[in-house]
Amino acid sequence: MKAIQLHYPPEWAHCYGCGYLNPMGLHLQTYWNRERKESRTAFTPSPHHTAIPGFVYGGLLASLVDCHATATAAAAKADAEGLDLEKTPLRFVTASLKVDYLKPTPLGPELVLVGRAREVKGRKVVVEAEVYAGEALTVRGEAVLVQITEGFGG
Ligand SMILES: CCCCCCCCCC(=O)SCCNC(=O)CCNC(=O)[C@H](O)C(C)(C)COP(=O)(O)OP(=O)(O)OC[C@H]1O[C@@H](n2cnc3c(N)ncnc32)[C@H](O)[C@@H]1OP(=O)(O)O
Repeated sequence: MKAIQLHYPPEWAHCYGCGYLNPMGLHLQTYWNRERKESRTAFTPSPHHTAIPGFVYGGLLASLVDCHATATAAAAKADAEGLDLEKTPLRFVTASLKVDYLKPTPLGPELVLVGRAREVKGRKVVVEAEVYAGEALTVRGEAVLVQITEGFGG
């Protein structure tokens, strides 16, 4: 299965969190499960992602939620409308991002993010995401993603 971010054409692939063309980026790769209507990604923070020794920096966790939500929005919208992202890449940007840090996230283990679309309406998708360190749910996020059809920031 191909990661959702790998469907982005090159001009959209420079994002710090998930762009495959950003050499300094996190290169997050999100996968969509059509049966479960759920997205997943995994990321293992490095020692320089420290907040307090032994624990992951919250800004990194927000970045993971952000880019996982963006890709989840594209997949959920494509799924809802029967589109093939290979032929019709969809471009979503973050309008709003809320992150709840439920407990400290240990630095070391691989983190798994799970995403679901709570609402797909017009150009807007609302995504809920959870971050797990092993069995522990440490972060819950919610993002509003808006599809842009032309240039960004114009
Ligand atoms: C680029 C593709 C490759 C992947 C890149 C991954 C990116 C990773 C995530 C990012 O870091 S993106 C960078 C950070 N985000 C930005 O800089 C976005 C800056 N904001 C904008 O450009 C505009 O505000 C935006 C495109 C998000 C919305 O402006 P529009 O004029 O297109 O939206 P509009 O006002 O028509 O609203 C569309 C819907 O979104 C809703 N909406 C807009 N802004 C909202 C907001 N802030 N909070 C909640 N909902 C919001 C709005 O209510 C409405 O919902 P309804 O249809 O239900 O009425």
